[in-house]
Amino acid sequence: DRPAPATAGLSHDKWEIDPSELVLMEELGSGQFGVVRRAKWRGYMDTAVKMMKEGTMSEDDFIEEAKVMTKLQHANLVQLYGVCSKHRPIYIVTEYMRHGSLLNYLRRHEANLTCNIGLLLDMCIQVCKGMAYLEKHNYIHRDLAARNCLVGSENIVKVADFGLARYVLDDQYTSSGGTKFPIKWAAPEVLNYTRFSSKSDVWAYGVLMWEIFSCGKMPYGRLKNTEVVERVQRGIILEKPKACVKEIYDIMCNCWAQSPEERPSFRALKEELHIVSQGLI
Ligand SMILES: CCC(=O)Nc1cccc(Nc2nc(Nc3ccc(OCCOC)cc3)ncc2F)c1
Repeated sequence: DRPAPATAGLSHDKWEIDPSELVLMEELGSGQFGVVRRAKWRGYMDTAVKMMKEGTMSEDDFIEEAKVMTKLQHANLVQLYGVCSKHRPIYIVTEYMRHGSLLNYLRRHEANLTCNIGLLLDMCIQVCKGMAYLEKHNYIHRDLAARNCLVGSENIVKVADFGLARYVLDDQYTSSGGTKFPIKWAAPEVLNYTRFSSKSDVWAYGVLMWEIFSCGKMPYGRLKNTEVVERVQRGIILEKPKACVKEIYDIMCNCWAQSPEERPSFRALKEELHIVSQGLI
């Protein structure tokens, strides 16, 4: 089939996409970073274009990193096709996922998901495969959560926005004291020393598993960030979701070991989840 934009782009820098080849369509969402719209590339390829509001990201550093990110290719990663960096705002052009964020998908389909433990586990396994690929390439996500995963056709789930957190300028997002910092997905060493690693991604993955088996509930309910930090530091962990069997909850709990070394790698998690999924049949 036809090549993805990045490889087929006419410009010499293959991560640079010519904006004249994009036809912008409906808005998919917006946030502090700007607006995301669906776009057709060269009239046939569905893409998602994130139009970065000026001042929200350190753009030159990101454009440099985009060269690396376009090389990260896996069935469970939302593919970065390239960037349009010759104008402002810059565009980040990625693969389009037709069902939107995993968080909204879980909330919208709660009814027929709670009874389908096999499908929930399959979503966990797909995210784990994408994360095992990043781990193998020594690439840390830094903001893994259901809101940053996307759903395509046939319940395909992919990890999005890996590594992007490094380029956010709003320090309410980046510093663990900030009001927008994702405290509820942060490992103790991230809360205390902002020490990110693939093992802090594993902690966040445990919370993501909890989100999946809770069909999109907010972890720790309406507890304030300070109360969550206090609990996490005292080793109090999230309770078992109703729709979750003990074997699966045990795997989540392994992801919440206080010391990063005690947490399993994504590679090990993939094996454990596969064994549990075999046992379910
Ligand atoms: C962190 C905030 C952030 O990025 N937010 C954010 C918002 C919107 C879209 C994206 N990104 C992508 N979206 C899609 N598909 C998509 C499809 C439907 C949809 O339905 C919205 C209305 O539902 C009734 C939303 C998204 N494919 C690739 C993306 F990359 C990221």
